[in-house]
Amino acid sequence: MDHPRVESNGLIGPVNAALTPRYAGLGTFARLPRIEDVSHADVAVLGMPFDTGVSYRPGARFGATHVRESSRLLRPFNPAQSTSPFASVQIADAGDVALNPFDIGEAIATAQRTASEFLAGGTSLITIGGDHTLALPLLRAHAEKYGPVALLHFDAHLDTWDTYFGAEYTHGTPFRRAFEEGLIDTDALCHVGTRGPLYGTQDLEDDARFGFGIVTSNDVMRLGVDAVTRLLRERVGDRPLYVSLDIDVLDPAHAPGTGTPEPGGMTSRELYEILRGLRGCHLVGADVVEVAPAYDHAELTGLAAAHVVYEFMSLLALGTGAAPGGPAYGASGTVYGDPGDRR
Ligand SMILES: N=C(N)NCCCC(=O)O
Ligand SMILES: [Zn+2]
Ligand SMILES: [Zn+2]
Repeated sequence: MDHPRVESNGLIGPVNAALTPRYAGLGTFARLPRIEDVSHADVAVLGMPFDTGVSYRPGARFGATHVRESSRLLRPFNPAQSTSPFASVQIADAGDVALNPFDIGEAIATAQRTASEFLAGGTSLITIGGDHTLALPLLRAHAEKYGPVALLHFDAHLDTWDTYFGAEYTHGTPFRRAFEEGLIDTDALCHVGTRGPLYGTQDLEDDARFGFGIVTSNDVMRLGVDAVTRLLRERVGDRPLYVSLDIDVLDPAHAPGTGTPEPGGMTSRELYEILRGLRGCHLVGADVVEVAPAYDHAELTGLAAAHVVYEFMSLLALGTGAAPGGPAYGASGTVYGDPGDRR
């Protein structure tokens, strides 16, 4: 069956929703072309089904497929950023990486090698996990290309713990390993959305020693998203920036489908506005991890994650300078008013 696509400037866009119903056809992310169908992708969405590193509920191995299925309703124009990401740069779905579920070391090596190949070919990555173990090989690949990167880590958890059952490579430990390996710029690190009980005060002492700042979910509530965005922008400056986003950063009311849920999190509205406020930062790559569809309801978590990916796409498209201007939703009350000093 023929599925007509939205095309512009020689770029191949998503299947045209006015001609082929959104619920029909094979489910690439946002119904974008497969990477095999384009000569070059500036940005690729890459699935990494893998959850051998989890410490509690399993199931994130099904996350990438779920987020793709939840992305069918996305539309081409993002009015919050006044950009049409699919018409600005070539974005494609690169499918899933085959990661060995029985050998974490091999899976990490495969994830790193695959990511490095895309980056070497000039394709930026937005990765859909999979559990948070994957942040380590992804940071290795980005540091190989850009040097130690600034890191904004959206998560309920610190993920700078040392070991579980003596295991070094788990979803609770990627950022300690990244620090030890010199993959991250210790002047430009911040957790965002942190909350919930810890094992002890040593967790915070270690984390501070690695150079992380912490913006808790309560800070987001008290300071507000614009102030938080300003803090984050100051912290990362114009350094190459990697964003790692664990969907459990959202309150379980907004994203129940995850393996280690923590009550008291931020809303999806707050999260998207903070991400949009990173416009102008030098984003080089991003991941969305820990979507575990077995615990989801009504696609809440899949939808929340699909929109995170869409905001990452918008940021990467804007980062190229290729994005056309135009009207945008205003920051403070008016519909097409002054976008405010954030933009
Ligand atoms: N969801 C991630 N990435 N990590 C959670 C680890 C929490 C724990 O087992 O104590
Ligand atoms: Zn987490
Ligand atoms: Zn995490």
